[in-house]
Amino acid sequence: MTNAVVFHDVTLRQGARVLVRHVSLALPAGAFALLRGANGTGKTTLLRTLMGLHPVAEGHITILNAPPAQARQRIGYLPQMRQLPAPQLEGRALVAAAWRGTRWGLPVLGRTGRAAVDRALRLADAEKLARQPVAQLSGGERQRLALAQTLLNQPPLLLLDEPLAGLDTERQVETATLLGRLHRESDMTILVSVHGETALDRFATHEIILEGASAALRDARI
Ligand SMILES: Nc1ncnc2c1ncn2[C@@H]1O[C@H](COP(=O)(O)OP(=O)(O)OP(=O)(O)O)[C@@H](O)[C@H]1O
Repeated sequence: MTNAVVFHDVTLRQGARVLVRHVSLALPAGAFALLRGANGTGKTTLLRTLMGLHPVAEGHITILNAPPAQARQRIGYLPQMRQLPAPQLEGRALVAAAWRGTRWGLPVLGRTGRAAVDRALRLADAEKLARQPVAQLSGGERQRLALAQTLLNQPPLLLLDEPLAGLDTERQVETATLLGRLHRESDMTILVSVHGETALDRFATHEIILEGASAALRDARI
């Protein structure tokens, strides 16, 4: 696979508003891309579209060589509103709850599942949070657990919706460094929505700029 995400003459609408008009672009597999745009330009809607949660009005999208709804199982998606459910759970149980698409209740994990949870907690730098009740964690700590959840099933593609929002500067740098390391040490394609300059900028290989119903992909290292 050479491209992780391909737009073929795509138009996206939200109600009567056109967010993106006749856009074609191809994001190479293995990229660390920033999705940039001011408030309300359609970053969240675009990420939801990639997950198959919002319809394409015209054209089509190929993601991991499949239509979005078929690729969804292979995508790690971190939505913007992250009020973690079940605050009484400990961090580890919360992460485990995402094991292989578990929908209801807590899965009983075998050795493979337990190793996967350990790995995800380690990658997200959340090992110290494993035994703490989620209700007692800060916003930044909860976010690390949410990131561990998205990493649990080793997805080839990560979609992160404004993961730096609401964090203080130090935590923003920590999160950006963590994501930069994840990208360097894996084959994952990572697409992260941001607005303005961020601590993520220095790790980006590509940028998708959303502006006035157009979306342009550019190489961020040039
Ligand atoms: N469910 C909805 N119904 C109608 N309009 C919506 C809905 N969700 C979003 N919109 C509108 O669609 C546009 C794009 O919203 P979206 O949340 O995708 O933008 P965004 O770039 O992620 O914004 P932000 O940076 O503020 O999170 C906005 O004008 C918004 O008001």
